[in-house]
Amino acid sequence: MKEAIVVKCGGSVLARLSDTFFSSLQKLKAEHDLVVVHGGGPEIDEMLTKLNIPVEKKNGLRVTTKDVLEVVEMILCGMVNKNLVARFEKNGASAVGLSGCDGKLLEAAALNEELGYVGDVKTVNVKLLQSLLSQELVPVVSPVGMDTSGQLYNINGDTAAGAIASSLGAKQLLFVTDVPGVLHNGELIREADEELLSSLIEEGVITGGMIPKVKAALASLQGEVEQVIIVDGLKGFIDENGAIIGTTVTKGVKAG
Ligand SMILES: Nc1ncnc2c1ncn2[C@@H]1O[C@H](COP(=O)(O)OP(=O)(O)O)[C@@H](O)[C@H]1O
Ligand SMILES: CC(=O)N[C@@H](CCC(=O)OP(=O)(O)O)C(=O)O
Repeated sequence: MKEAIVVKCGGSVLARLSDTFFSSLQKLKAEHDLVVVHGGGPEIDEMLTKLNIPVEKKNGLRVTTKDVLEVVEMILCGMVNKNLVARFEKNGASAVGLSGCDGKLLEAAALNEELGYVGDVKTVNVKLLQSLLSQELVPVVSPVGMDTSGQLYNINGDTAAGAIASSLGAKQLLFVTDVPGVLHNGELIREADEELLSSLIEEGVITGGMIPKVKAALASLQGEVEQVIIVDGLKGFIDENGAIIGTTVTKGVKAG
């Protein structure tokens, strides 16, 4: 087996992923086993609004009632997952779309009562992923998990990607979003560390959806993951020398 890389594609960019982005992924796939996890927050918001169901979030996490959970399931496991599988096929990679409920891929438990059916990942079925990877297939995972009683949970995509990367023993985790990485005064920060990122959150430079992403990045570096890179899905993210362009956080490496 090749070394695994987990790639999380954010909902902010899913509908706008460029062909050059997929070319960059194909370059990675030549040398690594790719596991893709997707979000779909904006797509869920849109459907909830159409259905007149209130959109409520606490610290970046969606308050998930029974009605909201049904919409999350429909959008993440259905539309978003299948559209992404189709984009992979169109770009020359065979992909298998599955949710965390399939084959106990993501065994989940409630995170806290306040958020309703929001889950945290307890275990990852690594063998299932490995069996797909051994057939040169790209697993495309929607972050909906299940507990042992069959109750479904809505899991934040960044959290699910971090848990999968840690369980698989992936050295690298990529967060694909709609900006080139962490920006400060419009400039891309190429190398960052925990101290820098924490102070940028405190100063209000890092806000909104970038906060859970940065936190998930730092949390995954506590485990086996050695490098997290935040990259742009609107463009290619590999330069002419084969280096990944974005904001890189490397375990044990001080920025600057
Ligand atoms: N300092 C920052 N640098 C870059 N993006 C930031 C920063 N602070 C906040 N953001 C916002 O974070 C967004 C990405 O988070 P989010 O929309 O949740 O992404 P995704 O859906 O891809 O997971 C960017 O579009 C940007 O508006
Ligand atoms: C618990 C929770 O908040 N789950 C997220 C799952 C989708 C997601 O993570 O989407 P992005 O990657 O596009 O943000 C949600 O319901 O929006």
